[in-house]
Order: sequence, then structure tokens, then C-alpha cells
Amino acid sequence: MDGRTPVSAVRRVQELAVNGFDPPAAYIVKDSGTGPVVDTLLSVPVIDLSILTSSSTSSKEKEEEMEKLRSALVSWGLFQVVGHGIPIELLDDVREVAKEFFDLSMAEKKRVSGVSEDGTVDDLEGYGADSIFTKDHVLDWADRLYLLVKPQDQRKLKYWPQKPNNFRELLHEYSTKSSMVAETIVKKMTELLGLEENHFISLYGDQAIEYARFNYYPPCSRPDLVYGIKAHTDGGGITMLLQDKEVEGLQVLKDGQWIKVPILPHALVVNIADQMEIMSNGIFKSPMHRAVTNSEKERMSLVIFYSLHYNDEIEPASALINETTPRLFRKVTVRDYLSVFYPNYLKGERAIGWAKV
Ligand SMILES: O=C(O)CCC(=O)C(=O)O
Ligand SMILES: [Fe+2]
Repeated sequence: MDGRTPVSAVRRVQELAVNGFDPPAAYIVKDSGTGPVVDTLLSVPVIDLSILTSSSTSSKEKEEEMEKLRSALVSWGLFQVVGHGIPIELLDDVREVAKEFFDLSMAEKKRVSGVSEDGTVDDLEGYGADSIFTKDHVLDWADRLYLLVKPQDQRKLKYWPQKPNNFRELLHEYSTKSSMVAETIVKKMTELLGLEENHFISLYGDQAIEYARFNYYPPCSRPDLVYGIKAHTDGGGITMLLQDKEVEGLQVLKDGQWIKVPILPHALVVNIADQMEIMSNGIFKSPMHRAVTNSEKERMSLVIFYSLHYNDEIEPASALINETTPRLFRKVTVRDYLSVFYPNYLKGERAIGWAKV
């Protein structure tokens, strides 16, 4: 990473938003604006995880829920999960503490920033906004707090806010509980693919990588011209997202149409990411998704990314490859994949083509 001085690295979108002026050119989308979301009868699948985990549900119910999960993974790559077992109070508390963090003064927030005062991006972790690698990528209307959560001994606590004072504890607790949910879901995915139970274990084992990203989207006077986060797929294995409790914004691309992901206040949104698309030989889809802003209300989301370790090699499971379903992807290291992924992500393009055979 070189040390150029991008406007967004010095200023935060929150600072740009307070004056209510039109967004600067660097944030404005180049095509014809953010465009309409099609009204459709299609609705994002909702999976009740408790049906799959409880000993008191019948095998018929379990089969039906597994079938729903299979169809969600194959045709959407994104679904909402209820019955996940994370206490509602914890979800509310972690959202609240994150909101309190973004409400702190700019000086206080910048104490946990990976960006120096002169705008040099020292570290992608910490409080920051989009980092600029190329001049031509359009900036997102968002500020972020990005923290490595696992492996635990690699946490950079200097970027973990000490204010609000229960922030660290709540993030730790939330991420521990959400890892367990991720583990359950990944095991069910393994079962659906007919693979050996531990096939994807490195997604949540000791060496797995887990990042938390708090996205803060200030209101924008021209939501028709900017994205909170531009269309992208995620680069990890799977992603778990806690939406704002009141303000919508997330959309997923399904069969060429952008579809809103409605708010279910205590559900988690789970999406497949690129590593899993590769390992499942394209059976599970890593969907394009994006978030839009609005002119009245700030919005926040908390996203946890689960990735294999950088040194791991990923490739389609051999049991999924045969004469009728040929191998779609090469063997690549996670490190190489992510190094191709990131510049593409910033440009709003998919990287997965690079890993195709
Ligand atoms: O804020 C959202 O709803 C989407 C965030 C997201 O997709 C991401 O951080 O990768
Ligand atoms: Fe995402």
C-alpha cells in the first residue's frame, strides 16, 4: 500500500454529511444513479436454525428446513436466520454500543484510526473509510470500524475502542456466539453437499480468520447518486450480518434484479462468500449485494467475515467433481485470492473469474 493522501482518508463521510451539501464527485456513481429496486414477489428466504438443531423437531420438519436451506444456498446465496440462539439483548446491546461509538466526537473516534493525520493509510484496521488504491474507483458513503477478531492472539487492541467502556467485551461476546452459529450453518452446508463432516472445518477452527466490520452510513442529501457500499461479493468463506434495527438499505442481486433484504430485527443475514463458491465448485453462490443510503436517517450494520487462513489452499471438493460436473476453479491460496479480490472489490468488479480453470 503506498501513502497517497486521499480525501476520504482524512475526512470521514460523517463530516461530509453534517453540512447536507451534495456529495463530492468522488462518491458519485458513474452509471445512471443507484436505480430502482424492482418490486417483486420474490422474498429473501428465512431459515429457522432451531428446527435443524433441536432434538424435539420431527425428521420431516428437519428435512423440509434443510430443503429450504439448500434452495437458499443454491439460488440466492443469501438468507436470514432466525432461531439462532443468540440472545436478543446481546444483539440490541452490540448495536447500541456501536452506535454510541459512531456518536463519539471525531477526535475520540480517531484515537482508534489506522489512518494518520496526513491521510496516510497505515492499516486497514481501525476507524476509517474507503482506502483509495486507484483514482477511478467510486467511494462509498460510509465510515467503518474494521477489526480482526480471530485468531484471538492477533487482535490489535489499539484499534479496539475503549469508549463506550463495554465495547470490547460486547464485541468479544457477540463474535463468540456468532462463530457458533456460523459453525452450525457451515456444518449443515457440508451435509447438504454430501461431504465429510469436517471438510470446511478450517473456516471456523483455531486458525480461521474472522474480521468484524461496523459500517456506519450517514444520511446523504442525494441517495440517488451514491452507494453506502457499492455492489460487491464478499471475499471470505461466509459472512454474517446484523442489520440496523430500523433503517433498511441492504439489497441482493437475484436473477438480474436487485431485491431488498427486509429488516427482521433479531435475525442474522448470512451470505455465501467467494471462498465457499470456489470450494463448493459453484454449487453455492456468492451473491452480489450492496447497500443504499437515504436522506433522513443514519444506518448501521455489523458484519462478521469468516475466512480460511491466508496460507490455506482452496479448491473445489474433489467429491463434487465428475464427468457431468467438471471442475470450475483452480487451486489457489487464500492469500493470492484476497490480493486479487481487494482491488476488484474497490472497482465494483468480481474477482472470482481469476480463479476459474
Ligand atoms: O451494510 C450492509 O447492509 C452491507 C454491508 C456489506 O455488505 C459489507 O460490509 O460487506
Ligand atoms: Fe458485503
